[in-house]
Amino acid sequence: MGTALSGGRWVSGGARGDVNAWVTPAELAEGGCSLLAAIVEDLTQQLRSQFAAQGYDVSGRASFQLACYPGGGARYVRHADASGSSPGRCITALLYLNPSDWNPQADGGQLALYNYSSMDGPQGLGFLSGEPAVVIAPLGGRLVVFESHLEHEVLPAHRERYSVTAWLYRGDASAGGGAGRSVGEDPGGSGYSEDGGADAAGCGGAAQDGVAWQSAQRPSTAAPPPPAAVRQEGLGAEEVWRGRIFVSIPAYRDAECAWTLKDLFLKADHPDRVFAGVAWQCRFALLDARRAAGPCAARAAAEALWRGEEFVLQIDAHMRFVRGWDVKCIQQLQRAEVASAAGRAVLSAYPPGYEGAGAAAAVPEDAPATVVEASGFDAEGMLRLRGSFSRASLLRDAPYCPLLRHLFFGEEAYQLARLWTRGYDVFAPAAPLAFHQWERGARAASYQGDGRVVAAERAEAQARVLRVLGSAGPAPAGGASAGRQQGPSGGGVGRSCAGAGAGDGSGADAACWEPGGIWGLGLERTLQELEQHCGVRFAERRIM
Ligand SMILES: O=C(O)CCC(=O)C(=O)O
Ligand SMILES: [Fe+2]
Repeated sequence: MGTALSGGRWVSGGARGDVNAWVTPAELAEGGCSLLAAIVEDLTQQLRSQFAAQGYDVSGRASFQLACYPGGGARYVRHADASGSSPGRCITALLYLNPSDWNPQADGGQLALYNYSSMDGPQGLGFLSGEPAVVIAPLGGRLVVFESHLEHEVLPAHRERYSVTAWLYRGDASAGGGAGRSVGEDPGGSGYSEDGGADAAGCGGAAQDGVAWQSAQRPSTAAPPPPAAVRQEGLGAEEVWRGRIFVSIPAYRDAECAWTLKDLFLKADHPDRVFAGVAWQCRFALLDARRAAGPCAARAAAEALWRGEEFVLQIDAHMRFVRGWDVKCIQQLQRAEVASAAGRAVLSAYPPGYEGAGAAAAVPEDAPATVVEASGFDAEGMLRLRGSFSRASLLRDAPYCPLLRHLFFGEEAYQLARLWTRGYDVFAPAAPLAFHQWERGARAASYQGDGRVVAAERAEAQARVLRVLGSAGPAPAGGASAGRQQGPSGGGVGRSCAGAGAGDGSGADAACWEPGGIWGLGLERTLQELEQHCGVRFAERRIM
């Protein structure tokens, strides 16, 4: 790393206790850190494309910095990266390069992120003086991304703490470097200019376009959306940064749906931050009930109504909620993320039931929290295990599969396996967050469609799920019958499959169901590890 840094310069100071150096990916590679160089380049490109798609102008240059806090209480006082002297910075992305055994309690060095500006002078009181903040431990491999105008600080680090930072600039910020290069800003003026970036990221190639588009999509900067990927550890209810929650609701001719929606907003502490997407076989997707294809297809249709909210709650159309469910969900998820190996967590449970319906629905007073466990396989080999709460990244990593037509039972185990193998840990909420109407009585029980078609499509969906879970022999007609072990070489297959809606299992779609494909298992952990974890043998259809 020393060589890589040789082109940079080192600074150190009281307000900022790190030593750091500006680098370019090329310099990193030259200095022997080619893997890091590749990661940084790839990350920059992906961030550019994702932020551009959300209407941000990130068409300017990018700059990169390596930093080491030497320990001994080194810190960086509260500041914003896009300040008077570097106003062109739009997005800050921090990748921590620390060992995996970083212990926040002993090693400190957390990033404290504020979603409001200090009222107490330039540095404010800071987190250690009791100001509420989102606090993020610098665990190795953790990526933190936020809008550069947000104030933040590095709490005292008691151990060497490494990071690489990428800043993405607005298109109008790079020209001539005239936008005020500051103390600590790139030396030499050129920084790292990613000339190909506009193309690769689909920004339209011209900063001008980017700016125009931005103002069309995001009319105001008065209330910027909260940071994209933050985690908080162990703070009180009043100190939690509260994000927006997208609630995905598939409903099939369900009279309870309106009541579910009413209760959802009534019981939220911050109903203004709750956005419901209802696929009703509103931001509404109105589906023809005669063409309804079961809950997976309806959940996929509801997910398509997502508009960038940070969190996603997936529920049924017949549910009630505890008061303050929104804040409680976020808090519990944040705790789960701290406990999760990869920092990726999903809350999921079979919620306790409520009695009655409509205005007369009665929610239990002291319902215990429920834990999901594998209970057994049914006659069709489907593992019976339900709603979830997670970061919106789940919609990208493991969206509901619209091709699994008429699949009712078995989607939970399939979904669990997809999440697990993509590094997500599933946690039961510590206290009930919602209640479910288990009594089917008044609900539409059967489809209006042709029973034989429904049965055939369900059988095909079940066969697909069983195959992904390794508990079925032959593939469904047209599916891939060989090469299951092959897997695609990268994650790209999933992305290219996402738009493939044919659902006929034709050759072109086969890779989607393979490991690494969008509908297949992920590549980060194995199904065998999940089996061990849950005490299930899918191949033998047995609970251990
Ligand atoms: O390393 C961190 O967590 C934050 C560093 C920082 O704020 C900066 O370099 O501007
Ligand atoms: Fe910073």
